[in-house]
Amino acid sequence: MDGDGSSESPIETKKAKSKTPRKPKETILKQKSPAEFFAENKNIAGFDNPGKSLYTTVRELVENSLDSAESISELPVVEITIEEIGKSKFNSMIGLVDRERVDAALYDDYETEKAREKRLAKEARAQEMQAKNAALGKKVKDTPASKAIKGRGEASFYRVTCKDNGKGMPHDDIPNMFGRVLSGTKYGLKQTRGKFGLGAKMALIWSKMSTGLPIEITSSMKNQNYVSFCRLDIDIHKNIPHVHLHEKRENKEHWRGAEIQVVIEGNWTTYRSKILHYMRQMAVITPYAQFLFKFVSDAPDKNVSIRFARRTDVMPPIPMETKHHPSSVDLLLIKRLIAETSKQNLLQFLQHEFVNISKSYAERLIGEMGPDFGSKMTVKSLTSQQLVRIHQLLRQAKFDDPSGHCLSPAGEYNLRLGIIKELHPDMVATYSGSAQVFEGHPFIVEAGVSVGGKNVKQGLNIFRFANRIPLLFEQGADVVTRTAHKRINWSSYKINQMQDKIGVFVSIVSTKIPFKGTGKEYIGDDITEIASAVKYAIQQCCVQLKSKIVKKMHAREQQERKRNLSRYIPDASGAVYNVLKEMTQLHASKKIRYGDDDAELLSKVSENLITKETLCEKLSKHVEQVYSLALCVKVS
Ligand SMILES: Nc1ncnc2c1ncn2[C@@H]1O[C@H](COP(=O)(O)OP(=O)(O)OP(=O)(O)O)[C@@H](O)[C@H]1O
Repeated sequence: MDGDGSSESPIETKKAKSKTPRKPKETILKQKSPAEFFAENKNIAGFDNPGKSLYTTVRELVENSLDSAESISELPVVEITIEEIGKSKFNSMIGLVDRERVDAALYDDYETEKAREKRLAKEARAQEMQAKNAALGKKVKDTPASKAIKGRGEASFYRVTCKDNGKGMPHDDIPNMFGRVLSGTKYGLKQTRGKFGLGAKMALIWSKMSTGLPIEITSSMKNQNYVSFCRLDIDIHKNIPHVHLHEKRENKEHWRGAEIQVVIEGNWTTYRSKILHYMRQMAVITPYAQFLFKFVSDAPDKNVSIRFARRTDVMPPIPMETKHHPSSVDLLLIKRLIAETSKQNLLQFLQHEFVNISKSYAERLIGEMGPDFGSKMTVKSLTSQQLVRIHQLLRQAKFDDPSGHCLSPAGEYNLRLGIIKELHPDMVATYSGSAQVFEGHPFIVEAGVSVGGKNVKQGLNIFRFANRIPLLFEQGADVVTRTAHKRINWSSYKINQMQDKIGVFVSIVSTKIPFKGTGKEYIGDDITEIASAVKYAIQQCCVQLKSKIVKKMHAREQQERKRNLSRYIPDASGAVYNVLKEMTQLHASKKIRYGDDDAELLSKVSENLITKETLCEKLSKHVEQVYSLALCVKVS
């Protein structure tokens, strides 16, 4: 115990020490380049881990190729190859000499002799249990992969190459297109797969982070007698391209297109099925393209080569660039449009820089803005307050909806073809909605619902597409998944949600896809216009399917009935035979009358000139009648 309470306990000493004010660190203002930001937050662009990075790299390159070919109305031909690079090969590529492990205990996957024995004993027990269960006919679960070999393990490297027949790139633009984050040619108000000017650069940033190797671009444009070759990486801090080699080479074969090659760390084993799903779904939504997908490994049994053949030459129309809808603009955008416009006065500006504002409507809007505004006022001289007033009015005023002419949906024909080609369903129905609008952005929803098919699981199989990109991740919160699971009463369309193999395909196209997150993986459920359009499109498919299903059920019932009746015929005909005999007697006694043809048959029956068997054979063509007759006989 403390005597006078004045002595310092060790704890107090510590506390007192910790209370001594530390010299505050000087606050230093720093800036980050966009490349640095995305390198540090690569998960938001879909580069979460090596496996997902391999998937996203493939996706970004394929989508760039499709955008490029479609922009010149060329039927796309895209070849994508993933080549596995073993550790030794990778080391020799970067000039590193292979080294054997010397201090084994230094490694993350090191296991002591005791731990190894324990693990093996546990595995043996699990195997024994499995064998017992199998012998008893019980369901056998796979034994989980051994946990002993944890650790990060060896990295796997892959060379990803994507070649297309698109429009190629201007020689001088290549370094900036691939070496400057947030630069691209798809920023206009237009339906494109790419939007952010990020995808290809992220693949390069990931290659720089994981292998240190540069990206290689080969490209040639129409009528160019040379091929551009560029090898570059990116200066992350400055967000500028670092060019290793940029030259023009001979183009003897008059080739046109682009080939991008990048070496990255990846994980084929865990993302194989995702990548193949992506390719398959891309083939569904793009049946006018031809894809050749290859995975090449040192172990030939792991090799994959799949050709997704072109099934139609009908390509959706090229999406058109459009102007902004007045209800969709914000203050910043108005300022940007004013800075960029070539129009002098407010009237011309409103009339020409937006869709759905005619001259007379622009005049009415200006009148409504107040006495400070006039048609002839110079648009570039508007004050900040005046801009706010314009913005307020544009948000509140009524405008016609934007038309969907600028959009390029896959088309019902293509969607149906894609579904049939890839899934081979028993039944399919498709629907293409008309253009609608959310927050001033036009959008079109198309849907397909299939029942049955190859490689389709029981229950709901959801296939989502946005601007003709398959969406494979973060399915749960997506508007399509939620609608299909919660807002469609499948049984009312005679579809069994649990047992039938149902394919639900929904494709949404828009000048602005309201993705949640930058990963472009799912569309939120919160935009009512989109949610109800999705529900309506699926319902329309279901209505079509219901009538097909009812017809099919009816035909099946009929067939079943006939099959049962045919079994009944021999008995029934015996009864009929007796009736017929009775009828002849009734006829003879003039109690009933029948026609001459019948008379002939009946007289044969009564004279025993026709046997029961022959009658039975004749009657099998009229099973329905025999059945009803036989029923009458039984009843009477
Ligand atoms: N295969 C290709 N053929 C022609 N141009 C290409 C090709 N790949 C990339 N480009 C050009 O490089 C630019 C940058 O591509 P990047 O993938 O970085 O961004 P993006 O496609 O514009 O947008 P996002 O990040 O949303 O995919 C593209 O806008 C395009 O102009």
